[in-house]
Amino acid sequence: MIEVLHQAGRFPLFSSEGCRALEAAALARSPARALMAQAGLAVARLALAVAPHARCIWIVCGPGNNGGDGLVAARHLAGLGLEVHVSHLRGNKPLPADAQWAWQTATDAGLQIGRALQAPDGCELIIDALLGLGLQRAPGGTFAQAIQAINASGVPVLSVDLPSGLHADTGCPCPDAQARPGAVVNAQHTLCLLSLKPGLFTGQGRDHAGRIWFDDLGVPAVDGGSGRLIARGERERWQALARRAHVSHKGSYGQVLVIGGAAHMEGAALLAASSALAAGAGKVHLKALSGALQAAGTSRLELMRWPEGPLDGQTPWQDLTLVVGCGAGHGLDVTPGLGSPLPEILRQAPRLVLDADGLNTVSRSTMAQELLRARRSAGLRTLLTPHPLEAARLLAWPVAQVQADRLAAARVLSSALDCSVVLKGSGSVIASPGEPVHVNGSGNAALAGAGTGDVLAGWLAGLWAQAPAMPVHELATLGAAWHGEAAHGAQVPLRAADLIEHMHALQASLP
Ligand SMILES: NC(=O)C1=CN([C@@H]2O[C@H](COP(=O)(O)OP(=O)(O)OC[C@H]3O[C@@H](n4cnc5c(N)ncnc54)[C@H](O)[C@@H]3O)[C@@H](O)[C@H]2O)[C@@H](O)CC1
Ligand SMILES: Nc1ncnc2c1ncn2[C@@H]1O[C@H](COP(=O)(O)OP(=O)(O)O)[C@@H](O)[C@H]1O
Ligand SMILES: [K+]
Repeated sequence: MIEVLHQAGRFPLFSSEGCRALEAAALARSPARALMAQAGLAVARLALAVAPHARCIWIVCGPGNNGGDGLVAARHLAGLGLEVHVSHLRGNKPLPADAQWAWQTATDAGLQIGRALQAPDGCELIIDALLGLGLQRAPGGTFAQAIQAINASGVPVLSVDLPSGLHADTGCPCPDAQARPGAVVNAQHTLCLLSLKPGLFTGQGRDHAGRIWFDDLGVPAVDGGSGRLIARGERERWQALARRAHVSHKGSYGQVLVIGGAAHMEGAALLAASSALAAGAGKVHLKALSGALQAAGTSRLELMRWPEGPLDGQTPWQDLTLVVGCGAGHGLDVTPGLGSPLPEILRQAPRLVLDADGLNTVSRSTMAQELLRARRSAGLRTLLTPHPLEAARLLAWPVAQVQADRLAAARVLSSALDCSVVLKGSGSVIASPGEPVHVNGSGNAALAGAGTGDVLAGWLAGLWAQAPAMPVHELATLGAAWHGEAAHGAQVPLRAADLIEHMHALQASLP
């Protein structure tokens, strides 16, 4: 059993369908009931580890195999002499065979199984085994009552496989975007069984799941087809890649050009440029869209001002990694200063990070969308870094639809525009044509402040300038992981300029 986000590595994620296929294959290879017996034992062990002093435990079981896992755990915990109260919510349908076995062995062992919808007096731990992978609709009736009672109890909760009510594929509280969100358990711990589910790591998953543990029940990991969770260890790959030779010089580490910073939004472009510099780019240029920024001094004396006036045919595109769009307007009100050079940029720039108002401009221009789509086949590479609203504009979807299935939204956007995408937010989703989707496990709500996205865009370009051949999907994964990691243990709120310093502090030092 591991606490998955604390491990180094990339872990396969499985859709519900993939989980079912893995489960069926594992069941065909194991003796009857073996998986559920192991799952229930793992739940009991984790319960003892996270609540070692608890004497009274309420185990809330549902009508499927998730409930079966809870019943097996109940039998083990009661066998240790703990006061175990079991509520079993089942309809008129017969229990699945494994859960029926768990029910029978629990009652044979003398467990009393009731239907109470309240935590017993003196309860010190709740085990939530109500609903797992089999969630079909938003919980109502007694299920909703039980979830509300669990959440209102103030008692620590360990959820089995998933917090009940959370959808495994999406991290949403209901199976589809149209349905009204249902109740979801708020757990302190979740023990995910057999295979990792993407919904634990993106959308609302992290808020409901608490600390996420994983037990593969002895079934070897295979690629789940649904993507990969990015846990720890990405930065270490970079440090091997980006070794600096003694004889190197500023020309060895590439050049970044940031285009942005319209009137009143100058800070965004400065943050992106400062971030590219901290990431290690050899030279960072700033093409300001506002006269005020052009004229003003900056706290970063290393930045180089690009000349005033339009970009021309002399621009050395091949030498540059571009960040376009940070602070180039207000929402859809983008400065014309960005619209005019954009077609030339889309036709020429070999490495382009398109952020914020660069994305808003594209969402309003079919010509820009066509130019964007043509880039990959022309050997030009592009990384889009939308937050959910920017993604919604590009997709012409409501933002709720983007958030209802973030993996799908990132995949659709990446394939529609034929480029790499980082869909930002809790559990950023990284999608690229022909690549498995990555879900970034690092980061937290300390990043929920203005300008942290500009820092990410600049950092990505700063890394890319130093490693121009790096595949965009890998670059995006590395940048998102690094950005999130810098927020771990940071004071809240984390100001964007300070975030750059935290990210810089994670760079390797040279002897
Ligand atoms: N079969 C096995 O050996 C294993 C099963 N496992 C466990 O089995 C779980 C999956 O089991 P199931 O497929 O039985 O699914 P669940 O136990 O998650 O739930 C399915 C049952 O809940 C009902 N249901 C669905 N949504 C509902 C709602 N909103 N309100 C009320 N009832 C609702 C369904 O009609 C069905 O009866 C996993 O999450 C995991 O906990 C794992 O431990 C791996 C091993
Ligand atoms: N709750 C959160 N958990 C993890 N990451 C977050 C959270 N909130 C914000 N972030 C990250 O912070 C950044 C915010 O970007 P964005 O919304 O574009 O901000 P801005 O436009 O102000 O720079 C993104 O990288 C996003 O993934
Ligand atoms: K559950």
